[in-house]
This record gives sequence, structure tokens and C-alpha cells, in this order.
Amino acid sequence: MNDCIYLDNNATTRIDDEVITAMLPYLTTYYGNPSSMHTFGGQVGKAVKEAREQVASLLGAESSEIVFTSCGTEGNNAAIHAALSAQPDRKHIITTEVEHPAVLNLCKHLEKKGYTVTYLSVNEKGLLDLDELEASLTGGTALVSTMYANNETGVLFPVEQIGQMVKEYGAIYHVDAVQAVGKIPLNMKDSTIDLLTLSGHKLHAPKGIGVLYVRRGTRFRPLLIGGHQERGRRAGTENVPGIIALGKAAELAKQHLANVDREKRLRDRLEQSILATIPDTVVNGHPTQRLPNTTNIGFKYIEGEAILLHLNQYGICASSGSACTSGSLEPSHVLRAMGLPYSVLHGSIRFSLSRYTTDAEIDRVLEVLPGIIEHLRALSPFSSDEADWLQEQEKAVLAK
Ligand SMILES: Cc1ncc(COP(=O)(O)O)c(C=O)c1O
Ligand code: FES
Repeated sequence: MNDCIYLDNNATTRIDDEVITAMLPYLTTYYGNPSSMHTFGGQVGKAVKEAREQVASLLGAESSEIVFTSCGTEGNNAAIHAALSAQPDRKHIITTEVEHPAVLNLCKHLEKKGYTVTYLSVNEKGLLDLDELEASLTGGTALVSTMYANNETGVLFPVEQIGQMVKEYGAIYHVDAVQAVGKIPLNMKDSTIDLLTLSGHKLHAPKGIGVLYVRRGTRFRPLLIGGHQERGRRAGTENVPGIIALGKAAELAKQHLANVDREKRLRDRLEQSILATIPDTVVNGHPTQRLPNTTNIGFKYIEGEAILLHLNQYGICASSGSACTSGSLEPSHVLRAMGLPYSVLHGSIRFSLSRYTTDAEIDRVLEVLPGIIEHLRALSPFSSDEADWLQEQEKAVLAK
């Protein structure tokens, strides 16, 4: 299955060959501990320093602001923990209804521990209402945590505008940028963001490595307490091969940002052809305030899972919802928060492209997809009338 058409890059990405070449010696020859006094370890420490600079350069940050972690989930947990324990008198958190479970479920857990959490709503395009944010901020707000780009729809939040509002209340601003890094340019130098999370496996590095950016001067308490690694901000012997890999991946991502238009053109062609050739299809999320590689399309009156299984038979990988919640058969919390109708909620598919995606691959999807949808609609018990009826039923249940 190595020759599959991989359009699930928001779930994870292929490791770049150059990244593998860069990391391999650190799994074999250079196995020293970067903290060791001897030259053998010291040379590894030097490579880690270079990787830190590569990541800093992609973010427009200083290398001292880069803390290596094990993944995006750890980065989000560490950021939220850091912000809350540095301000024990503030017990209020603001986040959004469409965050990744790594933030949402942690916030739900914190509610049980005595914190108050505001979950900001989104409109049908997946956008926030900044007036709602303004009305929610108080002097007791410790932290605002929002994503940069949504993993399911690609919708971008106006992080700098949000950050400015957050600063007025003296709160800490954390951004989950796991889906944004490498896809859109970031510059932390002129930013209002205090803490920012990224994950290596979303930008062609391996799984098990991530970064938490910590703005210089930000109040911070580590989540993992132990040794002095990462300047005391994340204890534990470093995942050296992962760090070297992420450094290389960051360097390549920076180069790639100049060519991201190619990916966007392919995404737009896929999206527009689907809308033009398959009836009853809609794009979920804002049409332009969006990542260049992502499209989330609703195929009304059929099940997303059924479409995915059929695509899979042609070796085409896409997804519905996020990989973390698939298998639950619950419709996506993101699309639900957008208030999409029942018929769209259950029949939505995410295609996410990468720099490896080719024109021929998009052609192939466009060749097989109309037939799949026609076939499934012929089998579907939901005529549009019945789907509307179901939606009314669902509303009635929710209202109870
Ligand atoms: C927006 C977002 N945040 C966090 C994560 C979690 O990252 P990781 O898989 O590295 O823990 C993901 C990955 O799916 C994501 O899309
Ligand atoms: S039953 Fe398939 S998504 Fe709802």
C-alpha cells in the first residue's frame, strides 16, 4: 500500500527523505547524551543546538524560546499547565468549541479541578465572534487558548487580534499551531502569542517530537519536573534523533513556504471540480480564511464513513473528523459547533494535501469520486425530504 494517494496530511505526514538522512546517524553512530561532559556527547549537544536554531528560524523566534517536547498533545498540556500554575490567583480559562481534544478534554478535566472554562462558539463558517471573546475576558482570566488553524476545516483564527485583546487583561495567550506551522508563514518576533505548540509529524518529521515555543519573559512552570534539560522547562533526556529530524523538517518547511501556492492550486482544483460535478455538495468552513492544503466537503444524504471505505478501495486516503475521534461514530464536534445541518454533518470528508501531492493524484480522485457518490446515493435511504425531517427530530431532541 505504499503507492496510495495520500490526502490525509492533517492526520500525519510522510517523513521527508532528507529528514531521515539527517536523523539516521543519531540513531547509530552519535548516540551520546547531549548533556554529557565528554566530546562524544558534546558533538550531539551541538547538533541539538543547530536543530533548535532551525526551528527558531521557521518561527521567527530566538532559539532560547524553543522547548522540545514529545508531541503536540504534550505541548498543549505543558502550555496550559505552565500558564495556570504561574498565576494561581486566576481561575478562568477561555478556549473555543472547536479545539483539538488535547485542549478540549484537558479543559474539561480542569473544570473538575475548580477552574471555570468559557468555550467560545463559532459561526457556520467556523469563525469566532471577537465580541464574545471581549465579553468573556476578565481580570480573573489566566489563559486564553485557541488554535491557529483548525485540523478538520483548515479555518484560520485571527490570532494577533485575539492576542491583543488578551494582553489588555494581563492573561497569557497560548496558540495550538500544530496545523499551521509549515503551511503558513509565522513570525513570533512581532507577535502577541506567548506560548505556541507545534508537532513534528505534521510537517514531514517523525512522530514523537514537538515544540513548545515560550516567549522570553513568559511566566512558566514545567509540566515534567526532573533534570535540567531544556533550561529546566522540560525534564527528560532529549529525543535526539527526533530533534535533529524536526530541525531538518523545519528548514525544509521554510523553503517550501515559497511554493505553497502550488498546493493551494491543487486543493482549489479538487474542491471546485467536486462542487461543479457532484450535486448536493458544500465546502465546510470559510472559503478564504483557510489553510492552503485543506478542504472539508459535505456530500449531503450519505455517510462520510461509507465514502471513505469506497475511496480506500481505490487506494485513496482521506478522513472524516479528526483521526483521534474517528471510530467513535459521533459526528465531528467541529462541524457540530458550526451548526451544520444533519445531512452535511454525517457526510463530510476532509482532504488534506502536502507538497508531495501531484496533479495526477487529484485527477484520479476526480475520476472515481462521482461514481462512488452516485452509487452511495442510490443506496441511501435518505431522500432530501427525509433528511430534513431527521434534522427537525434532532433539533427537538437537543431542545429537550
Ligand atoms: C490542532 C491539533 N492539535 C494537536 C494535535 C495533537 O498532536 P500530536 O498528535 O503530536 O499529539 C493535533 C494532531 O492531530 C492537531 O491537529
Ligand atoms: S453514523 Fe456515520 S457519521 Fe453519523
